[in-house]
Amino acid sequence: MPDTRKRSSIWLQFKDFFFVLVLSLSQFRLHGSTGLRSGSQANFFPPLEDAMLPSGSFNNRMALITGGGTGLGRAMTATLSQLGAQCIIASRKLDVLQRTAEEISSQTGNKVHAVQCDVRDPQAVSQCVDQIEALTGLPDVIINNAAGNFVCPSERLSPNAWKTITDIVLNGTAFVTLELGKRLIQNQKGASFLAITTIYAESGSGFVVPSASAKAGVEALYKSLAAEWGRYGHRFNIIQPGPIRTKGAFSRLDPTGAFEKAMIDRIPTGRLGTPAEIANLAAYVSSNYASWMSGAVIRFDGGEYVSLAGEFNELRSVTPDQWKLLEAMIRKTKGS
Ligand SMILES: CC/C=C\C/C=C\C/C=C\C/C=C\C=C\C(=O)SCCNC(=O)CCNC(=O)[C@H](O)C(C)(C)COP(=O)(O)OP(=O)(O)OC[C@H]1O[C@@H](n2cnc3c(N)ncnc32)[C@H](O)[C@@H]1OP(=O)(O)O
Ligand SMILES: NC(=O)C1=CN([C@@H]2O[C@H](COP(=O)(O)OP(=O)(O)OC[C@H]3O[C@@H](n4cnc5c(N)ncnc54)[C@H](OP(=O)(O)O)[C@@H]3O)[C@@H](O)[C@H]2O)C=CC1
Repeated sequence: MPDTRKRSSIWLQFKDFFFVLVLSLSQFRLHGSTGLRSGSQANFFPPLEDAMLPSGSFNNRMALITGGGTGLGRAMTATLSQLGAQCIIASRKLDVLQRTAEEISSQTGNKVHAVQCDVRDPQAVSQCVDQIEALTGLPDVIINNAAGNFVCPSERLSPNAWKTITDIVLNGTAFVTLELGKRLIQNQKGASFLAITTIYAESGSGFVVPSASAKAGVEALYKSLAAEWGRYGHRFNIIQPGPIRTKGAFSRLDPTGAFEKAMIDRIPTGRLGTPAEIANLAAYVSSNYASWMSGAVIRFDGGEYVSLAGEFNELRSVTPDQWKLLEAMIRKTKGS
């Protein structure tokens, strides 16, 4: 490599390193000043990792989990499988799916099938459902969990970046739901549909605008179908998770790790969620214990959403001594 290029490449690496350092230091400064040390309250809210429902709750039931090879989808598959379900996991990477399927099957003794499918392609979805019908018959439980996302200022998004995320999240969920829904209706078979969205589907969020728009669309789709397809025996529910560490999410949304502490600080329960916790909730919502639940939007975020929303919540950092002063000032005020 010529000297000038070598020097500019070293300079670029140094600039990257410096950027990460500044981000980390600014987080340190931000949190050094808060009254309550972040995370200490997490001791009150220990995550339970065991399957919550009685064993056998999903015996003789078939469950399809899109994006079931990794992260939260994998955890949901493990829990449903442990509870007796025969699972089918579907996404693009067959090798990842097969590895997960084998690992979970060998732990639970229940078969997990791996089916390759890009949910953006309606023909591929139709062929995937053909394959599922041949393997297990139509599923009783459908979890639309597959997603794509990355942080990016909106002015930097290309049309294809927008299309990629909205195709996976909104169109993918619609293609899977409509293909299965139509076949279930034809076969007069009931089912539970669950969509995994996110807390900012409700509020919107800068820097993840395609994801926010598509997840909001998914919520509209599921609430609408809850009203329309109850007559066919179909339930539709939504879980909005807050932050739960997975490689897929965190590597694309907080690639330097600089924002994690700020995120934990604003969560009233003082910690991230765990994959096993959301798997228990998803299992409950998809089970017959929740057969009266339809059209529900369940926020599962340790309190992060309300913490971000409340105008005065920053007052958590005011110390008891500072409160004495503030109270005295307020009490001294007479009239308006
Ligand atoms: C303050 C916040 C702090 C911390 C946050 C930390 C934790 C999380 C907290 C909450 C999470 C809340 C919600 C989470 C929602 C999620 O969905 S997380 C799940 C994330 N998982 C995935 O994304 C897995 C699948 N993803 C992928 O496969 C890829 O990332 C993909 C880009 C989505 C799709 O891959 P594909 O190969 O199909 O696409 P490409 O050809 O690579 O790209 C298509 C076009 O997009 C453009 N692109 C790609 N990456 C970027 C980027 N980083 N920035 C800008 N543009 C990008 C790419 O260039 C293509 O466009 P073109 O060049 O015009 O053709
Ligand atoms: N982790 C978190 O903090 C949060 C996650 N969520 C949601 O939870 C769900 C799971 O995310 P998480 O486990 O964290 O992340 P992952 O990246 O691990 O999961 C995303 C899954 O989607 C699959 N997928 C992506 N594109 C496609 C496609 N075109 N066709 C089929 N499958 C596809 C991926 O498999 P493959 O690459 O093989 O296709 C992967 O298994 C998502 O809906 C996400 O939006 C919501 C809020 C917070």
